[in-house]
Amino acid sequence: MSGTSMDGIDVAMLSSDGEGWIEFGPSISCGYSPSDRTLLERALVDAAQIRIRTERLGALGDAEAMIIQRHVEAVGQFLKVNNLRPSDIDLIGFHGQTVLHRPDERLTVQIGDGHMLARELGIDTVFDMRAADIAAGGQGAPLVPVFHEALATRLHIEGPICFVNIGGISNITYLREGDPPVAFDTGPGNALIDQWMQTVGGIPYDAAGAIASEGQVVGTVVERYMATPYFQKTLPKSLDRLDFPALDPSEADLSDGARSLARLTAEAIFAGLDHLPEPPKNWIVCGGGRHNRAIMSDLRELAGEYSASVHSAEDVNLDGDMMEAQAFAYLAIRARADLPLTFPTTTGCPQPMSGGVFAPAKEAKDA
Ligand SMILES: Nc1ncnc2c1ncn2[C@@H]1O[C@H](COP(=O)(O)OP(=O)(O)OP(=O)(O)O)[C@@H](O)[C@H]1O
Ligand SMILES: CC(=O)N[C@H]1[C@@H]2OC[C@@H](O2)[C@@H](O)[C@@H]1O[C@H](C)C(=O)O
Repeated sequence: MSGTSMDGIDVAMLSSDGEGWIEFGPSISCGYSPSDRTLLERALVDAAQIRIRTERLGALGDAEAMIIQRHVEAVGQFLKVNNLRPSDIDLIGFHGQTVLHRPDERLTVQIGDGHMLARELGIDTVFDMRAADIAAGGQGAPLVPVFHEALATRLHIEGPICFVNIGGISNITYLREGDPPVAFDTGPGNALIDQWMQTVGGIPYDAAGAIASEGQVVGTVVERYMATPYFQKTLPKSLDRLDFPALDPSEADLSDGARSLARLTAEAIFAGLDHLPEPPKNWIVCGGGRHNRAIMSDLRELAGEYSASVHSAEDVNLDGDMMEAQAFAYLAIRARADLPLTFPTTTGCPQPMSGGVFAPAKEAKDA
């Protein structure tokens, strides 16, 4: 899994029947180099011109080759450190790098050819897991909810439960017993904060939210972002990485800007309550944003208004950094079993749908 933040690739192993039985294995993270990131940034600019999802304009061809090469290296490294052979792995779930997501135009593009990955590694692979959903009129995102639902059954905490993933963008999965999962992208996660830290602070991100913790919330900044029509939009809904404009450096100093954007992330998550049948009792936070103490303290303050509790994934024995990578392994297993990946209440697809493209290692080798 390489998410939207372009920090690198997470590799996680799990064993599962694609339903309630899940056993976690080891995991590793492999960072992209600065030149990989530069290439990806160029590819993201060129991706804005894509009209047909197979088009690979400008830097996209080189970026796609780089993505496969880095995933081959990441899996190779994972096998090596865990003393495993390719034949020990039944299946890879490969997300690819999202370079464009425009569900209203039925267009979502994840670069990375799964057939090539299967061939290079000699391991069966499932990839392109958003395509079938979006072709059927769904949002193509979020896909992780079915995994959150399986995890919730192991937790034994009072529902309704809400999983929050704070990556580049934030998304939630709401789980109430007896109901299908409700899920959507809530708004900005870390992407605006990272952009702010890079342009104004010259550092990649606000480690632990230390800079934000020195600042004050600029109310007008948060209010302006919260007036964006996306928050009123009914479900289903999902976001592209740059759907929210960067904060202008004239509007705040470094720490106030970081503080305001952390507040925005938390308020945007709670604005999601308008789309839920009742407030959750317990929130479980995963993704890099849970390391930002300004975001976490704002979430706790907002949850307190509903007498709800906020837990970091680790508080409930889950791995908040690896959950997405684990989810794509789980989704790949479900895809092979023809089980649904998406639901009308998660992506707005017309009926529960399976998905993914199967790339068999052997056929790919013979090709
Ligand atoms: N120690 C930390 N302190 C503060 N923020 C952190 C820390 N570690 C990671 N982050 C934030 O989390 C981001 C990465 O989060 P994550 O890996 O969940 O995103 P992603 O998986 O790439 O994105 P997405 O979930 O949107 O696909 C970093 O860019 C940074 O903003
Ligand atoms: C199109 C796309 O890649 N969307 C990502 C992105 O990152 C977070 C959020 O936006 C979520 O909708 C999705 O990823 C997670 C893994 C998902 O599909 O559940």
